[in-house]
Amino acid sequence: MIKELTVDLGERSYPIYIGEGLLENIASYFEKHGISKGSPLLIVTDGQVGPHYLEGVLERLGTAGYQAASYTVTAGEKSKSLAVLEDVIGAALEAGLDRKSAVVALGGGVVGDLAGFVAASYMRGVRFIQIPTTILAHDSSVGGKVAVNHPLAKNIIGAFHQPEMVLYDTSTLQSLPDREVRGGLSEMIKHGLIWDADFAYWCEDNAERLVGLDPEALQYGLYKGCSVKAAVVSQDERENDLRAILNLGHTIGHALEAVAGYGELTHGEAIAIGMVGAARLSVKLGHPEEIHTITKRIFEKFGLPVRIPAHLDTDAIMRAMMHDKKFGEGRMVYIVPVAIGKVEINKQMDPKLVREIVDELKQED
Ligand SMILES: NC(=O)c1ccc[n+]([C@@H]2O[C@H](COP(=O)([O-])OP(=O)(O)OC[C@H]3O[C@@H](n4cnc5c(N)ncnc54)[C@H](O)[C@@H]3O)[C@@H](O)[C@H]2O)c1
Ligand SMILES: O=C(O)C(=O)C[C@@H](O)[C@H](O)[C@H](O)COP(=O)(O)O
Ligand SMILES: [Zn+2]
Repeated sequence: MIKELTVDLGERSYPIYIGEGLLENIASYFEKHGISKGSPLLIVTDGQVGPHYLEGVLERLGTAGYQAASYTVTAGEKSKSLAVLEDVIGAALEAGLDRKSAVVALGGGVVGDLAGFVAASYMRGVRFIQIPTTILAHDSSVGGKVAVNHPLAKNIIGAFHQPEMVLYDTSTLQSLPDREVRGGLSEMIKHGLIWDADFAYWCEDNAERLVGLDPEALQYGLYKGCSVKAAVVSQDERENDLRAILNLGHTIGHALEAVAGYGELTHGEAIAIGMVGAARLSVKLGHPEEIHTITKRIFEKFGLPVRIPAHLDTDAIMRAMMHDKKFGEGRMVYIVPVAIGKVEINKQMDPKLVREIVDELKQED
């Protein structure tokens, strides 16, 4: 059965469809949402996803009368760069995309963020469709944050550009490597930790089913995760306030990704460490010890890292953290858990405390 949700953003509202095998009917979803057959489409994918799913997508769209070109980037975080952005825009020009065209992301968060920024910037903005193929992308495909990285800072060149729809065919997840399964579940757990304690404990109790890609558990977990994301984004599309809670674990996490070298730690791994760090910080600020013990226990149950690799330099991590987009007016803004399922936005965090946490996370036992 296909589950459906709406991201409620007035005239920019859009549906998220989640279910097994829905790509078999991709053309009917495109038709339902008025995607033009008169202008070319560009499907952006990567070198690992393409061999599994691109041909089927092109064939089904072609049979229905769509003119679909494709462009395949190298798999991995390094493709979220200005250089690759230029390559994809070149492919869009060569395929003849015009203002009525749509850019389609077929892949994980890397392809989604990159293709989304192409859609946001090509001819100052064209339509965008998300076809997520990773568990992590239940987060990245919803909410319209699109970006590429700079060597010094994650996601620093980007835009807000909402998709027209999210087509989540959960059968694509069966080909995911185990490391990507676990990393993707990190964002699912995050959605529980920030918003819904019962869901966080449900994730913990169902860790084996989720890691084992049990279809029923996956569909439920993705639906719940997307529901949290959609609820938050609907209330604060451009991160004026509430949306910042989706950044739990990302202050440390993004810094680790940049300092380790993009792709060394997956995004999901980096933010798992970051969420354990945020929980430690919470305890230092006087909140109950169990926030840390439970958070750490959950990530360990999923085989996710809970320590900063010892070779990463604390000064470099602290410098990278200062590029965090939440910070402003000289203040460090930090998402701090105050209970399982509840966080607060601390708008005046002491960087010295955060430095202590970074050092402790290198020795975490
Ligand atoms: N825009 C947002 O709101 C948002 C939210 C969360 C994360 N992100 C970004 O998302 C990125 C991480 O996304 P990701 O974890 O999906 O990484 P990814 O896109 O690199 O995918 C992970 C790996 O799995 C492979 N893969 C993808 N789907 C597959 C499939 N079905 N079968 C086999 N292999 C498959 C990819 O080729 C890649 O090697 C980061 O850049 C992160 O910053 C963005
Ligand atoms: O959608 C959001 O808002 C998030 O913060 C979701 C995060 O999981 C995601 O990694 C996002 O790309 C981070 O955004 P950034 O603004 O910190 O770059
Ligand atoms: Zn994230």
